[in-house]
Amino acid sequence: MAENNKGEFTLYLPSFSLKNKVIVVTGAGRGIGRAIAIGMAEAGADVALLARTKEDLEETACHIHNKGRKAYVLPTDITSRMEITESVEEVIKTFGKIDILVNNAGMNIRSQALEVTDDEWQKIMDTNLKSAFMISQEVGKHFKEQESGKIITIASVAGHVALRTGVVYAATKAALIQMTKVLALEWGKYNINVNSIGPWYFRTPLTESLLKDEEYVNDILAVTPLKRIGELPELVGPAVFLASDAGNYVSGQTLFVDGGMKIQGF
Ligand SMILES: NC(=O)C1=CN([C@@H]2O[C@H](COP(=O)(O)OP(=O)(O)OC[C@H]3O[C@@H](n4cnc5c(N)ncnc54)[C@H](O)[C@@H]3O)[C@@H](O)[C@H]2O)C=CC1
Ligand SMILES: C[C@H](O)[C@@H]1OC(=O)[C@H](O)[C@@H]1O
Repeated sequence: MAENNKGEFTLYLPSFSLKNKVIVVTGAGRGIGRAIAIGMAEAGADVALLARTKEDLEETACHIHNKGRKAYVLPTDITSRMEITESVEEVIKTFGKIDILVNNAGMNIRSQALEVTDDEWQKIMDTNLKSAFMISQEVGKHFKEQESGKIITIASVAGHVALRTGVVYAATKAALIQMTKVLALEWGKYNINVNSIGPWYFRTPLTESLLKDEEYVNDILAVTPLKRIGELPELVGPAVFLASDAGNYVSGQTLFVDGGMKIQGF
């Protein structure tokens, strides 16, 4: 925003550009993570891509290179503190900084509560929650040193309303929403913004099997005021807003991108 010598703003529209920003995206090999990584590159960012499958990451990187931006493929299991630390250090060594972290990687095992095994519990907790906290710690140290940074975590409407898609998954997403608030509180003094996005259904490999079932899709649309499944660019837009200067005074919030589903009552 431009300001004249009288303290009046001559320009009231902040930038939505991510030009020259360095962004780390987890789970960038497919689905929402790939869409956000490419969309942020379209907005001018260079992107470090973290997931387990190198081939998937290289495909995402190819899209980013075609946009004229840099992409750095870093095969990383984000449930491993060692792998996270190595990858974060590698990004800083390569790009000199990190401006934004997108905690996207996640998974679900849709078991009924009485059928959840200890292994299932641990896998979902490690992948969705512990990983996001560990990488937020590692990147947060860097943000504190540079006195700036943004964290955007992909939670879910499942963290706010009760869904039939698994109690453990829901617990991790609710925890991510609360983690967002507490980190925003603790790190605001270091000029670090911490926010979440809460998607409803989007077509990705995670939901592909569910969204092939016409009856299931009808059930989704019945509780979705906009009466349609979201398109991935409609999730990228809110993520770019939070990442850009336009979102600089937003922190501790969860932006639900859900076709109105969260407010659906009867
Ligand atoms: N697709 C949807 O309808 C919704 C998705 N979400 C959330 O959005 C995020 C992305 O979901 P989708 O793109 O649909 O899923 P997806 O299954 O298509 O992609 C998940 C990504 O996370 C990566 N990943 C999983 N475990 C990992 C690990 N241990 N280390 C590194 N990378 C790992 C996968 O390799 C993949 O690239 C997840 O957190 C999910 O819970 C939330 C609400 C709705
Ligand atoms: C909206 C949920 O997050 C959605 O439900 C599922 O079963 C998938 O795991 C998605 O994450």
